[in-house]
Order: sequence, then structure tokens, then C-alpha cells
Amino acid sequence: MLDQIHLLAAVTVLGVLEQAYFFLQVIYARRAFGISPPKTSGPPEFERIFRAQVNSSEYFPIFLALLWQAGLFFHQGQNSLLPGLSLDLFPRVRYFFPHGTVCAECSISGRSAMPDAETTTLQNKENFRKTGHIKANSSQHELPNELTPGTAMCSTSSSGSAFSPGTIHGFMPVFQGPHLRKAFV
Ligand SMILES: CCCCC/C=C\C\C=C/C=C/C=C/[C@@H]1O[C@H]1CCCC(=O)O
Ligand SMILES: N[C@@H](CCC(=O)N[C@@H](CS)C(=O)NCC(=O)O)C(=O)O
Repeated sequence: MLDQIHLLAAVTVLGVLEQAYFFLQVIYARRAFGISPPKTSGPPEFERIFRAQVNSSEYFPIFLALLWQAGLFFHQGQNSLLPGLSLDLFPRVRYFFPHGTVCAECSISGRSAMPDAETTTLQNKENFRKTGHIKANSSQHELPNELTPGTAMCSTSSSGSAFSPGTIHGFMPVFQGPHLRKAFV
């Protein structure tokens, strides 16, 4: 019996890890923008991450129920692994980082955007704390070196992206930033 549901279990564990990754992103974003619970509103950069995480966790029970039903009552390989990965878990990462909202420049350039990304995140944070909103000039069209909303998600790693260019560049963003790693401990 147990050896017949290992695929279901694997997809389930992957789903839990994805959920953990998402809520950690919200925790990092809360720190980056100084938005303490129970507040849930802030700049669009924060609210996008927040909503994506909440939406994803709202769908998670439905996903699990369907996954296990399909796997137990039908053939698990066909009916859980591929659909589970391709219809929910993978698309959800793209949903979390909509195309073009995450650090387009740094992935195109193919090199580390650490200084800009960190500076911009820090500036956004400071501006938000002082004025209640992020400075209007953070549009990439006006200032090429500034990053679009979502820069809080920029990777500060120099290892480059393992993901497709222009979409999911920044994994574990703020986590890798020394200033926030310090703040988090
Ligand atoms: C499925 C594994 C569960 C592992 C749970 C891992 C981490 C969650 C535990 C504690 C998290 C605490 C986070 C606090 C956030 O930093 C607080 C936001 C405050 C923002 C601020 O006041 O600047
Ligand atoms: N939806 C959660 C996801 C992240 C999370 O679980 N955060 C923990 C540590 S900051 C929390 O206690 N959040 C309080 C809350 O959601 O009101 C949030 O908005 O914070």
C-alpha cells in the first residue's frame, strides 16, 4: 500500500515546501517594509507578495483534496504527479512572481544586481517608513538603474538565476541581504 502512494507523498511534500517558501517571503517583506502584524496593507510591492501567499494558501486544501482523491481512486502517476506539478505547483511560482515584475534588468544583464537591488530595497523601505509610500520615481522608465515594483524580491546572490530569464530571478531575496539577515536574527 505505502509503496503505491510515494508519488502522492512527494507532491504533497513539495507543496508544503512551496507554502513555506511563500510565507517566508511575506515575513521577509514585512521586515523589509516595516509592516508589523496585524497590518496587511502597505506599498504594492508588499501587498502583491502578501496577496499571492494568502491566495496560494487558500487554494492549498482544495489542491490537496483533489490530489489525493485523484491519486487514490485513479492512477496516481497519471492523475496526481504530472497534473499536480504542472497545473498547480509550478504555475503557482510564476503566479507569485508575475512576468516582468521581478527584477527584469538583473536577469537580462545576467550578472548580480546586488548593489542596485539592495539600495533600492533599502530606499523603498526608508521612503515608506518616512512618507507612507514608496518614492514615485522608482519607475524603470524614468530611471534605468531603479527597479520596478517587486524589487524587494531581487536576488542579492551572485550565483545567477537557475530560472528562466526575466521571470523568477530572485529567490530568497532579503534573506541574503546582510542588513535584513541581521534584522531577522
Ligand atoms: C512549515 C515549517 C514552519 C517553520 C516556521 C518558520 C518561521 C516562522 C516563525 C517565526 C516567524 C516570525 C516572523 C516575524 C516577522 O518578522 C516579523 C515582522 C515584523 C516586521 C517589523 O516589525 O519590522
Ligand atoms: N499571512 C502571513 C504569512 C507570514 C506569516 O505567517 N507571518 C507570521 C510571522 S510575521 C505571522 O504571525 N503573521 C501575523 C499575521 O498574519 O497576522 C502574514 O501576513 O504575516
